[in-house]
Amino acid sequence: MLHWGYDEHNGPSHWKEVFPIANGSRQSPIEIKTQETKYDPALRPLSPSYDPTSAKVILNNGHSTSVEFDDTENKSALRGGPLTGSYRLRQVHFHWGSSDDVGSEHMVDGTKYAAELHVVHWNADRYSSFVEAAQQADGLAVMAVFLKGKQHRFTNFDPSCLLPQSLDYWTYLGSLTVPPLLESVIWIILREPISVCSEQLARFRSFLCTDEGEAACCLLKNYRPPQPLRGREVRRN
Ligand SMILES: Cc1cc(=S)c(O)co1
Ligand SMILES: [Zn+2]
Repeated sequence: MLHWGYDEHNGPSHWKEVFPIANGSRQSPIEIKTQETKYDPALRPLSPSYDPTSAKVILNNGHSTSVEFDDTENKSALRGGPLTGSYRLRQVHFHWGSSDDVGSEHMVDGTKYAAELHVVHWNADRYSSFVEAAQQADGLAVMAVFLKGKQHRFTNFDPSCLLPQSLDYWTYLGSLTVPPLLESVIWIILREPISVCSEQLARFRSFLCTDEGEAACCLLKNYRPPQPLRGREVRRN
């Protein structure tokens, strides 16, 4: 495949041709079967603390739309939850589908949400860069938030924070859901979704996955299907 994407010729079923770890033992996303999750009293509450001045740019990298943050100092980080130490905020991006009934990467009891927000952090206590951390088993922490399609208006939404009311979560060890699919992610999936309307989801689908000058083609979907659990445990707080 030329360059990985989400089309028939270069989508998730082809990624193993260039990234053999696609068939690894801690791949993401997964389907969460809530009845099989195990309560772990040792899990602490999540403690995100983000400084809005660390936001730098918003861009379309052809695979998603993402907001990149200045991670040269510890201004925005995630602590607590299943994590040891603090994980520094690197970027925020979304995964979505070609219609409102699909789009999330993780599934819960057979349900796909309309889209999924990923807040990506790296272990700056132990490693000196995101790229180095991304090669380590405890290098990254990605907080995932489900976006559910909503027909009617939604109220008291505080645009400055994209997190739901409850920070209750599931957690498991996995990987990036895009090539290079590195198995370096501690996944923290908030159990409560946030809401978006159909127009916002349609806006995602209008992003292009082609460069200027190329024939315009929309990034209609950018989610990887669930991968084998391979005996991994999914814990909840
Ligand atoms: C670093 C990174 C993580 C994920 S999950 C993604 O989709 C893209 O980049
Ligand atoms: Zn992602």
